[in-house]
Amino acid sequence: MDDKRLVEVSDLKVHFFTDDGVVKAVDGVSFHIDKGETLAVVGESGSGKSVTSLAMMRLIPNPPGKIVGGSMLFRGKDGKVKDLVKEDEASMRKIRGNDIAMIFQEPMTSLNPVYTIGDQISEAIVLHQGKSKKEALEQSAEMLDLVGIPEPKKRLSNYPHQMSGGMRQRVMIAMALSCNPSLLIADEPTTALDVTIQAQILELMEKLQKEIGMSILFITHNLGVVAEMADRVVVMYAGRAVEEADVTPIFKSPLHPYTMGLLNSVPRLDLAAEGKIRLEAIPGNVPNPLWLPSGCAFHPRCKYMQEGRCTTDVPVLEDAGNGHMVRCVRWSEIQTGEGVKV
Ligand SMILES: Nc1ncnc2c1ncn2[C@@H]1O[C@H](COP(=O)(O)OP(=O)(O)OP(=O)(O)O)[C@@H](O)[C@H]1O
Repeated sequence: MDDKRLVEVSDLKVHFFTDDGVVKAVDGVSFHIDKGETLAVVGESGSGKSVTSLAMMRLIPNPPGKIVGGSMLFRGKDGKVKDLVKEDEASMRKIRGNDIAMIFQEPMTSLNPVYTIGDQISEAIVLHQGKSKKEALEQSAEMLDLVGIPEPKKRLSNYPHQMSGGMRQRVMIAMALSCNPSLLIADEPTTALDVTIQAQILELMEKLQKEIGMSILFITHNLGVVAEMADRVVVMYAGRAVEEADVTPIFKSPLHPYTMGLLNSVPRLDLAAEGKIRLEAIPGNVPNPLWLPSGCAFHPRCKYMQEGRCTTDVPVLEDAGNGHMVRCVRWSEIQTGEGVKV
């Protein structure tokens, strides 16, 4: 693996074996994350974003879920590259918290209501860094200060319910960062917060990323957040990556009709001001994962769909130039407008 690379996921497959059949939640996803970089994974609900991030932490509930294929290379703090698919549970426990940390949408699901904030942050520090309780509490106060919580020493004795949603999310970030991870996985970390607090938390994450130099895997369905945070973007649909590129080409020259649809369904204030607003929801719904359409899974919702091609050929992810990857048999025709009737 390239020296600048922290993560290289290849052909990852995570399936759930349910009573109704096999749900191929992640079905051949590949991506990489360089050191210090933010990769955003976007897509509608059910596209497989969260399952991808849980797989990276090896937290897929088994049964019914299982990683059935692929590799997830990860460079540890010791410089050694490991395949997380093959690591045993004891080694994964060390990696979680030491190398990879995760924050979720709802901090209350990760914070324990019956322990103080100080107890919870310091416990992670004692466990992973082997420090004494006293040292760990001091470090916890420093972490709370770092994430912008006023009077951090006093706050150590608070319980989670004594804090606002935004404060709790800051505590989650403090806890996640207390062990100086090289990768932070953030799964919709600001969705439950109001817009002002959301902006503050994103700003905080960017600031901390610069200071600590970590990489971020950002899972979201919010394209505004992607534009703000990401260096590169993977767009997922029905368990597969359908487009991957740097953030600017994703917004300026998207190649996949699904990405175009996502972008068209976001309100843009600049266009609204010019009276050019044109909001178009993508028709239809994400397909039932047990009954994925033949060919390209997006074809029933796609305005460029062509019978006999899109309905039968499963497109491969191909390089459209400069590493801009797209999974659509018609992408170049759509670009040039050749033979395209809408
Ligand atoms: N424990 C499970 N058992 C069966 N199917 C599951 C399980 N967990 C997830 N899935 C399925 O995997 C697919 C992908 O789910 P995932 O949560 O990754 O989507 P997502 O893109 O993160 O959506 P959201 O934004 O709603 O979290 C869905 O079809 C979901 O039903």
